[in-house]
Amino acid sequence: MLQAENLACARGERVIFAGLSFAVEPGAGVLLTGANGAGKSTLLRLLAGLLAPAEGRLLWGGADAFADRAAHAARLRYLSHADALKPALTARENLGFFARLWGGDTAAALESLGLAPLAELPARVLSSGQKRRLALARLALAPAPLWLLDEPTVGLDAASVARLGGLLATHRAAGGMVLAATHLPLPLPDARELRL
Ligand SMILES: Nc1ncnc2c1ncn2[C@@H]1O[C@H](COP(=O)(O)OP(=O)(O)OP(=O)(O)O)[C@@H](O)[C@H]1O
Repeated sequence: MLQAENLACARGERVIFAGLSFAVEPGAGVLLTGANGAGKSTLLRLLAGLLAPAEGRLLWGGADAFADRAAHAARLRYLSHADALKPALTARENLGFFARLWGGDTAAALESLGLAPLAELPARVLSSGQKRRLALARLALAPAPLWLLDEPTVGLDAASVARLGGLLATHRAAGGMVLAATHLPLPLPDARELRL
């Protein structure tokens, strides 16, 4: 169980949000919504341990999630707006880098997002939607309980959204949690909305 207690976050001199408390149970989906600038990406970065809260606590299984930063990093997958691809490496090599970090089957992960035919192309020649699919294919490598996804479906065609929906469903069925910031429809049935 992930629990946020009274979280506040400031960027520069400005408080972006404060007094934010919520809990996410195993298998749950949470949609982070709100206007541009409301703090959705900021909250995901905070949950990923990339920004420190100005106030409040994040608990994992009842204990301070940040007490052991390496353990927290190991339990999550964070996909930001940026696809974080090396342009000169092929799709297979880009994904292989993460497979060496986390484990998992690169070929199966490529296949899960329909990328097998593009596996040997350098990432720089992929279209924006194909790059997004390659970033998302990381989710299909080794399991991690907490998925933090920032606008995961931007640029995706309908078939790729459906493939992502399959990954999300499998992850949640195994007890995984999903928090996703989005302005677009996302195949996350029975998700709770957290409006910032
Ligand atoms: N590095 C930074 N320094 C100062 N302010 C920042 C910084 N990064 C973001 N902000 C501000 O924090 C606020 C929240 O930004 P954030 O990206 O979290 O919004 P968002 O809800 O994800 O927006 P969008 O829907 O446009 O993606 C914005 O007002 C933004 O200008």
